[in-house]
Amino acid sequence: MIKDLNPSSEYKHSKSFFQIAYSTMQWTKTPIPIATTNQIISDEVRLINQQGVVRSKTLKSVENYLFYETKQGKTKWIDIENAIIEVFYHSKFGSGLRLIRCFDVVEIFCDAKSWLGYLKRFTIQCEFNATYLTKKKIGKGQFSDVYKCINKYDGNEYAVKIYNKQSFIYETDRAALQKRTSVHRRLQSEFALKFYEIFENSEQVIIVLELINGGSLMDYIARNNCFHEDQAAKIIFRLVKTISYLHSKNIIHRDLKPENVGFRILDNVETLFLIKFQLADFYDPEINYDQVYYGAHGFVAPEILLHQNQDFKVDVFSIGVILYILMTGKSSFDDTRLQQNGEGDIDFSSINLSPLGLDFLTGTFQPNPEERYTSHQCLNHQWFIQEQLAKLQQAQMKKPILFQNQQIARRIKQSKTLTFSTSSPRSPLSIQSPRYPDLEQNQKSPLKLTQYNTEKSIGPSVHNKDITNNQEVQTQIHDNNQNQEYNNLKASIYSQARLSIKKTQSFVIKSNSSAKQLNIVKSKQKL
Ligand SMILES: Nc1ncnc2c1ncn2[C@@H]1O[C@H](COP(=O)(O)OP(=O)(O)OP(=O)(O)O)[C@@H](O)[C@H]1O
Repeated sequence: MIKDLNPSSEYKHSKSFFQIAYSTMQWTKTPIPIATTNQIISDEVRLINQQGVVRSKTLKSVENYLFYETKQGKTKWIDIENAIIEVFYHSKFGSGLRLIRCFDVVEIFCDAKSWLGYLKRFTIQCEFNATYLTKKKIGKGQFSDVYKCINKYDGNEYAVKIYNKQSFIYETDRAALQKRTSVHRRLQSEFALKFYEIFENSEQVIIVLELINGGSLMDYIARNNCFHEDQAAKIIFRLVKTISYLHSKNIIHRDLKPENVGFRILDNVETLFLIKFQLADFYDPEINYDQVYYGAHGFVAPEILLHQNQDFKVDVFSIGVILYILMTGKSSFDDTRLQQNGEGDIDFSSINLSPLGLDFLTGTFQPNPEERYTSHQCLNHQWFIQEQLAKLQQAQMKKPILFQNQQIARRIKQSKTLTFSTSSPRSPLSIQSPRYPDLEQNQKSPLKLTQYNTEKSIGPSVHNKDITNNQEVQTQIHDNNQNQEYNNLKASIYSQARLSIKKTQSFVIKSNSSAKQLNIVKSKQKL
């Protein structure tokens, strides 16, 4: 059903479905268009220049940018978003990654498996069948057929959306898919459906996503109909957190409604997350959005219907609509009151909320966006005092274990650059991160920085002898469930190290956005 391509032959001098126009991918010295202080991946690699000369470089990556410093101290970078990517092997230089965009090809000899694991979110691969087995159909979208699939290497289930290129008749539809992909691949958090990778062949575009197992908020509302105020506050608090996360990434959702919100675990409010980003966009204050008409009537903010300028606060209004539904079992602008949506005229008579709850609701429902709460104000609203206290208590309980040593805590806060670890991104920690086939057995790269031996030495199945052999253990956590994963890993390392270490050891637990260091001190008596 799904045809794979041979990228180096079939994609040379052509462009991916995700590229609207032909564009170049050449190393440039102009200022790099992204802050390079956070979330950097860094590794020693070899690059080939246009004359075919191989040079050693410290290659770094932030999101879709690869960059390195020249001998003159200048930064050279390329944008690899939507480039075709393939792993190849060179008899002299070992494993490498080839990036192809139109007429440009960039080859990098590196720890290909690790780099591919990081770059796959931003690039396009061609061999879906090598990694996944497609199972039963689970849905049909406007443009896509949705299947369950299994990753052959980690055995986990994923959802795969298959788009037939032919069904995109209008350029605007293709641009819309490109935009939402661009937004979604940048969201790496517990608050958003996980976006794993994209494949493309001559007929199809294939997007691998997290499988939604817990249904949608719409199903949840339908099952419960009406909610108590404390239940509603829990749901809304989590929703506010998801939207605050989006806004912190400079993204507006613009289509917040119960069917676009899901649960990782059925009915578990703590696992609520955003599952669709059809109308989401990067917010640009320079743009006047008054002609942009988006969203579902009955959920959108009045300024959208009135063709006035809009910003992040359109999402806050939609949170108000969802709260109204939770408390009354009906929309604030149902069929009989749809007209009132434009005026933001709410009927509060059937709402039964405490004064704080009512204050929150009226603050989100302000027709004038200037007077409406921001998502940040929502997050800090007194109505959520219970939820905020609960989080604070959890954090305090964890604190003594997390940071016994204040110096370590300071160092961890300062640490920003992430280097590739000896363990691959498909470490046992990233159980939801699809695995990749190992490179051919005989492809032993002389350039491989390290062996993958520490991958086994972390996680629940850690062996004592592995830990004693390593002064420093590093891994990567692909999603932003960092604290949870960090705690699990830390507990595992602690329990193993207590039995085995001979002297003080340092462990670095890394994620996409932070690195946390954990020192385990072997006391003279016992740990
Ligand atoms: N990640 C997923 N996990 C489980 N089921 C999914 C997932 N994504 C989609 N589905 C199923 O497929 C159906 C259609 O998908 P979706 O609603 O995203 O399509 P759409 O909004 O019309 O978008 P598209 O333009 O991508 O086709 C959904 O109603 C749902 O049943």
